[in-house]
Formats: sequence, structure tokens, C-alpha cells
Amino acid sequence: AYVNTKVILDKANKEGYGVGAFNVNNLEFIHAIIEAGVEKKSPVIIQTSQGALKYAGDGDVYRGARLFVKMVREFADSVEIPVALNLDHGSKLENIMACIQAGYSSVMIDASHSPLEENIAITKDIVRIAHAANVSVEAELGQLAGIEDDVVAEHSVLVDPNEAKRFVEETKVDFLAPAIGTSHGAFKFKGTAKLDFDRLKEVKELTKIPLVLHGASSVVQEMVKIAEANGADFGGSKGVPSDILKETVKYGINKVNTDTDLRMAYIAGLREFLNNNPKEFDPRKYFATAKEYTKKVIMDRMEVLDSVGKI
Ligand SMILES: O=C(COP(=O)(O)O)N(O)CCCOP(=O)(O)O
Ligand SMILES: [Zn+2]
Repeated sequence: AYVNTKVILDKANKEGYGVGAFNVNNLEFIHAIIEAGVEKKSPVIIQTSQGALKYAGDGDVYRGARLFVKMVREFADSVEIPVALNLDHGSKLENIMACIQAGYSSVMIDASHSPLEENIAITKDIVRIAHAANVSVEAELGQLAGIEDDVVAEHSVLVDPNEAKRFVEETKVDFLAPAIGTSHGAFKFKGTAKLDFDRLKEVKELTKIPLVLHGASSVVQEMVKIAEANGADFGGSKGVPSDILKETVKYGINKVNTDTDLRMAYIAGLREFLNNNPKEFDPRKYFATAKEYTKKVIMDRMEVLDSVGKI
């Protein structure tokens, strides 16, 4: 069933487990996510970045938003598990409005690169507009290192828990993404993975609302190996280990953003298939292994997050 993201995350918050928020850019990834959720009887959040809207709409973000709502609703309405659709890292008003108008379950207003007062002001406006349309809202405090929407942050700026308390009270935002040391992409840590659990615990204590972990992919080594055996070069890739991910869920993370792990699995399957099947040119064949590997990493992640059976 197609639901508001708040329905999924309020339950996860109450019962203390994590739910995967899986990024998609096309139909094939939606297949993998829905199949994994059905098989594991797990809720799923499907999310699209602004780049995904442009990509699927072939340049028109309004068309992209409408297309994703139609595709996701079609699958959501044909299965029992709760499925929500979220706009990830909405930073331009046009994209946020396009998704609200199209019928998204939730939108993220990412004003984390603006000063706090501005972030509060913008988020307040989006919350008012979105709530009027029964759409829930995610916001971000602090900054991930790396590139986000062509904004390069040299290093992460960790969340200030007292700012988080004020931010949530003043904006009435539904979910908050506190920066605690992760970053987007496949190269998250130079040395050992280290997240600021104390800060996370404080933010949860002070806000009590569902929290979001961005940059949460683990960079599954099984998939890295298959991809590298078939021509990929992912040297130095490192993600958030599963045991650390479990700890973030224990300390209050409920929405776990996962894009890189899906991309790695997909390219591993695609490379392996193409190298082993030089005569094949049917997309229904050459995308099949890619989908299977992506579905597998999603199901494994549902086990790690403890969202299995939580429908
Ligand atoms: O937090 C994450 C993913 O983190 P991950 O890289 O660890 O999977 N996200 O919000 C996904 C961001 C994807 O944006 P784009 O489509 O512009 O590349
Ligand atoms: Zn993110």
C-alpha cells in the first residue's frame, strides 16, 4: 500500500528499528526494492534526488515527479507492504513543489548549507505548505563531507544537539537528518569508520522524532569484488560497517539512506553479465543479474536494520 512516510517512520521510531530509504533513477531499481520488501515483509521508502527527477523526466522535473509517483504507486498499490516515496535533498523550491503537486509521500528540504536562521525559516515555510497537502517533511542539520548537489563541503560539520532541539520545536519538521560523520558515496572514511554516537544520542534525547542517516551505505565488499573482477576500479572504497549501522539504529536512527550500495550491486551484475554473454543484447536479459544482485543487498540491509516482518 502507498503510505505517508510518517506512517512508516513513526512506527519505526516507536519500536526502535531502521527502515531503508533506497534511491532510484529508473524502473529497474524500483523492481528490486519492491521485490525485496515483499520477500522480507519489510516497509520500504523509495526516494529520488533532484538529479533523478531530471533524469527520469528527460530534462523536465515536473514530468519526472509525476512519472515516479505513477510508477511507485502502481507497484505500491499491488502489494501489502507499506511503500512511501520521498524527495531526497530537495534544495530548489521548484523540485519540492513538483513533488508535492505530483503526490509524493514526503519531501526533504535540504537547507543545511545555509545559516541556521535561514534553514529554520525555509523549513518552516515548506512544512506549512507540505502539511497542507498531507505530505511529511525531512530536514538536515550539520553538513556531510563531500559533494551534495554540487556544493562541496571539504569536511563534515557535525550537528549541534541544542540547535537540533530548537530547530525541531520551531519548524515542526517530521524527520531530522543530523550530520554525525558520514558522507555520500563509496569513499566515506580514510581510516576506520567513526561516527559521533554521543551527539546522535543527545539529538534523539532532545528531539524524540524519527532521525535519518545520510551516507549510510556499507559498500558491500562481495559486490566490489565482482565488479572489480569484471573491469571496475573501486580501489579505496569504504562504507559504514553493518555493526556500526546497527548502533546508529540503537541510538535512534530510523530512516537509513542507501544509494551507493544499490549502485555497486547493479554495476557488478551488469559488468559480470556483459562479460559473460557477448552475444546477448536483450535488456530484459542483461539487466536481470543487475536487478538480482541489487535485490540481494537490499534484503541483507533489511536484516541489518531489523525492518524484516515489520509491516
Ligand atoms: O544519503 C544518501 C546516500 O548515501 P550513500 O552514498 O551512502 O548510499 N543520499 O541522500 C542519496 C543521494 C543521491 O544523490 P544523487 O542522486 O544526486 O547522487
Ligand atoms: Zn543524502
